[in-house]
Amino acid sequence: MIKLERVSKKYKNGTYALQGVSLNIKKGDFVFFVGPSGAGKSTLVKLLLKEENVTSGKIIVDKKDVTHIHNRRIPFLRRKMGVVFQDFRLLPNKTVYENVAFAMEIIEASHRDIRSQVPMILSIVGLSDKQKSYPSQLSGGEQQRVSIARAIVNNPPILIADEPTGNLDPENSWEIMKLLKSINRRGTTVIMATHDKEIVDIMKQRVVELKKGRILRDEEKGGYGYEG
Ligand SMILES: Nc1ncnc2c1ncn2[C@@H]1O[C@H](COP(=O)(O)OP(=O)(O)OP(=O)(O)O)[C@@H](O)[C@H]1O
Repeated sequence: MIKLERVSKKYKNGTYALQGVSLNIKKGDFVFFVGPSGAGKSTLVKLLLKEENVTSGKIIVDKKDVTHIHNRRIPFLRRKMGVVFQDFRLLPNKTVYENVAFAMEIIEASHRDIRSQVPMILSIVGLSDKQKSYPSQLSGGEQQRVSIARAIVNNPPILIADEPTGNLDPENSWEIMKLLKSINRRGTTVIMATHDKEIVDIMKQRVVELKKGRILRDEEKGGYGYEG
């Protein structure tokens, strides 16, 4: 599903955020990216989303080489990837329903599809009774569930979550993890960058540990593996 071949990323100021990273993520995998601050996790996520370009190496998504695709092709690549961030990034002036519907409007889905799909997804994330609420009226855990609903409403094969539990208490974090795992069980490939040791240790999924821009470890059913 996603293949990285000797990917390096050097930022304009000379920082090497990634060096020679090779990785193969198969359809249906659940992968944690872990590592200390500055290890390169967010950079890896940005390269996958084409928010940044590689300095060298190759990125293949869904059998297509996307390393040097043209800017106008990027929206099509992003349709394959739902994204969830630590800070939710919901539109404050739109209701829960409208936030999720907006993701479908962008890809020009029909009104009919929107009217059937949005309530269905909101029921999957357990927010059927909050459709008319605004983000400011929701708890952090609920806001994150809206952002997950938005990320999966167009059925992307890949879901990328960058520190999705970073702003949540343990109880809400576990609700989010249950949701991500259930989405993964339905066949979606899930990639999650995290600092949450307890979650990684308990979930026992594949763990890719980065340090100073290199892969230190890639372990099936791994644990967090380092302190800090
Ligand atoms: N836009 C940028 N310009 C220059 N250097 C950057 C930029 N973004 C990140 N870096 C540097 O690249 C390295 C990797 O950063 P990155 O944000 O990918 O790490 P991270 O593992 O996600 O860290 P954290 O856990 O703190 O989010 C760091 O040394 C960082 O300072």
